[in-house]
Amino acid sequence: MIKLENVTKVYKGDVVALKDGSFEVGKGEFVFLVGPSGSGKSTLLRLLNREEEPQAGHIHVAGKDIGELSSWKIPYLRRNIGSVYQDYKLLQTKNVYDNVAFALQVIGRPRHVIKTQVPAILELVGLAKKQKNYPDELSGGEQQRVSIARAFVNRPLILLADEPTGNLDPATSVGIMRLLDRINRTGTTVVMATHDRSIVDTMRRRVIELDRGTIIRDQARGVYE
Ligand SMILES: Nc1ncnc2c1ncn2[C@@H]1O[C@H](COP(=O)(O)OP(=O)(O)OP(=O)(O)O)[C@@H](O)[C@H]1O
Repeated sequence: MIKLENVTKVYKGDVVALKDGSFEVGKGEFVFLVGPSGSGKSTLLRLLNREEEPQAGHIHVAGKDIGELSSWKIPYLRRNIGSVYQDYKLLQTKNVYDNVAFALQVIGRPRHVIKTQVPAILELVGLAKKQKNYPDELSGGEQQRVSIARAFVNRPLILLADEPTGNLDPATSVGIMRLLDRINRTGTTVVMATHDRSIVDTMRRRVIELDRGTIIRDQARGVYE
């Protein structure tokens, strides 16, 4: 589903955010990216949806070399990839329903599809009763559930999550992880950057560790360390 071959990303100022990185992630896998602040986790996630482009190497997503996509094809790549962030990135002027519906509207889904898929996904994330609420009327955990609903409503092949529990307390984080685990069990490949030791140690999934841009560990059923 994802394949990196000798990928190097250097930002201006000669900051090497990823150095000669290679790995493969199969369909339906769950992978944690760990490593200290600045080690390159977010950069790696941004390379996967072509928010960033590498200086060297190749990245394949869903069988395509994404470096070869012309710019008009990038939105089609991103339809295969849902993204979840630490700070939720919800539209404050839209209610829960409309935040999720918007993700389908922008890719041209017909109204009758939106009308069935949005309530179904809100049910899945446990927010059916808060459809009319605005983001500032929700707890952090609820806002993250909306953002996961928005990322998953189009049933992408891959879900990228950049510290999705970074702003949440431990109990709320467990609820978010249960949800991501459920989504993963539907066959969605999940790649999640995290600093949360207890989550990584509890879930025992594959762990890829970065240190100053270098992959220093790739462990099945790993721990945080
Ligand atoms: N847009 C950018 N321009 C220049 N340098 C950048 C940019 N984005 C990230 N960097 C640098 O690249 C390196 C890797 O950053 P990145 O955000 O990928 O790390 P991270 O592991 O996700 O960190 P954190 O855990 O703090 O989120 C850092 O040295 C950072 O300063």
